[in-house]
Amino acid sequence: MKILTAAQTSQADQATMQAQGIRSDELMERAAAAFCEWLLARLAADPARPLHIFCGPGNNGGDGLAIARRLYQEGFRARVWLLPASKYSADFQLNRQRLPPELVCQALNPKRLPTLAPNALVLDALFGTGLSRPLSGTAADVVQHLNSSGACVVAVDIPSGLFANSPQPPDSAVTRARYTVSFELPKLAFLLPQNAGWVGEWLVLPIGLDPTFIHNLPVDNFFVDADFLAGRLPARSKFSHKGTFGHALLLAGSRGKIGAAVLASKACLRAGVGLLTVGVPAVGYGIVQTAVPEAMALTDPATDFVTELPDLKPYAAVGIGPGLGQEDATREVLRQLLRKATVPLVLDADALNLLGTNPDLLGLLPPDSLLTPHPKEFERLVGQPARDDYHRLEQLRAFAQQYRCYCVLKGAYTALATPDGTLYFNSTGNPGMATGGSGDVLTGVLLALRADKRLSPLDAALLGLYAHGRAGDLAARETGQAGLVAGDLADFIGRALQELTASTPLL
Ligand SMILES: NC(=O)C1=CN([C@@H]2O[C@H](COP(=O)(O)OP(=O)(O)OC[C@H]3O[C@@H](n4cnc5c(N)ncnc54)[C@H](OP(=O)(O)O)[C@@H]3O)[C@@H](O)[C@H]2O)[C@@H](O)CC1
Ligand SMILES: Nc1ncnc2c1ncn2[C@@H]1O[C@H](COP(=O)(O)OP(=O)(O)O)[C@@H](O)[C@H]1O
Ligand SMILES: [K+]
Repeated sequence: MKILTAAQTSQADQATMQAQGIRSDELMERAAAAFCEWLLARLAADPARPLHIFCGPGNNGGDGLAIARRLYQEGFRARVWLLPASKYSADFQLNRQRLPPELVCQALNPKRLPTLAPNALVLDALFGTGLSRPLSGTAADVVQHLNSSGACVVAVDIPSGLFANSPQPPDSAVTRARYTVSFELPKLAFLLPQNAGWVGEWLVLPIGLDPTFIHNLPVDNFFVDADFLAGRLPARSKFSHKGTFGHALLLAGSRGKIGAAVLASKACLRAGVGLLTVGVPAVGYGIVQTAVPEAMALTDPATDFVTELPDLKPYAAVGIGPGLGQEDATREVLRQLLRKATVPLVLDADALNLLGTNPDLLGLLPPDSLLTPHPKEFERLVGQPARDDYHRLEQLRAFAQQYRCYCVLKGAYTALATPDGTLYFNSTGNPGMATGGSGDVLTGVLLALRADKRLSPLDAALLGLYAHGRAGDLAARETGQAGLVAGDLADFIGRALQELTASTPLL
């Protein structure tokens, strides 16, 4: 799915009206209908629950009024509150007139804001994507009132006061929604940790925006779901052999961290690599050979950390970093690897920390390398803390463009930046994956997919990120989130990839 800016959303609305020959109030009606269908399923459980709808002066308020009318038709008597304003949008006014006269509809008085019972359901239709400045005055007071009421707030389209694609000034008033119900496509704001307290759980409902316009619209950001990946992972051909899927080399592990090498190796094999060789210090030889008998092991002459770069000739891709340590000799191995490699590289963990502390190494990064930092590792890489989550994304975009690489930023919605500066946000995964070793598993998966010559660097990265999160979701069904350990992820990678694999046509 594409992620549109607020301005692009309004263009998509206009294009849809033109292409489909509908008026703006008809499009609004679709949004209201979709919202009500979603809400009614929840209201049915408790029809007596007090229901309040807060409407602003624009089309977000218009949505609120259309929702109030539709809920009334379904037998629900909401109390409708209107924010006083100097002007109201045409569709607000139209839907105001369409309200049945029996429906209680009152102007908000900032001195006497309505009492909201803690069990009340509140629909926040104050401001949507037309927000042009932070909230102040009565609008801000109303939002603070909703936030302190303890009522369950459902935001229509976006929490009021939240910008769709740029940061909030500190201390600005924004509705704290339990749910945010948006239309057609997600907004960038929904994907950032700094907005989680406002957005709550979010979902998008289709309202039939013009697919041709959206298809042709250039965007900087994508949200990657299963549909987005459909057809990108080819099925294995009948006569494929292990050479088809590549021979990968993983350089990982140091004393006390051989487990990282084991986890990445298992994941790499489960992600379908043809052959895997693992380069570990001597202390890890027996462990790898025992824990991952499918992998071949190369022993470094040093006992505790990697000091030598193996001959790279046999390999289709090289991964380096999990549990590696940051010894001087290991740094030199990384330097040689960056100089000599002619095949795809996947760099993680200590390989990234070494890049961060030795910026001269960054200049050696071969184009199309894949880097997988978490936010702290990323900060070390760029050498500058981010002002906020939006700034961090701009740093990520700029980094990938500068070094012509694919750079991941791990998190709840892991982002992937490409050399052309596009961002792709992954949709799978859960907080159960916030456990040691999850990142090592990701490295193994990505290494396998980069070794598979059938896949482009972009598809390998997107498929790997999605499958890793999906494996976490499948595993958590069995173990619960708290009980999830990184090794479980490796066990479910095969199933996650199978779900993504294109079925071969019958004819
Ligand atoms: N066909 C469609 O387009 C569809 C749209 N849909 C719905 O429309 C929503 C977008 O509607 P919208 O563009 O009218 O903007 P909205 O957010 O309601 O507010 C704009 C008004 O607020 C005012 N205002 C802004 N900031 C302010 C502030 N800080 N403090 C005070 N006032 C402020 C602003 O005034 P101005 O900036 O001009 O001074 C203007 O009067 C979208 O989120 C979705 O819910 C759906 O129905 C699907 C079809
Ligand atoms: N709340 C979350 N939701 C989804 N995925 C998560 C969440 N927390 C962590 N993850 C995923 O788990 C992995 C953690 O990686 P990392 O921080 O490198 O762990 P480690 O260093 O322990 O291996 C990343 O892929 C990240 O996206
Ligand atoms: K809203």
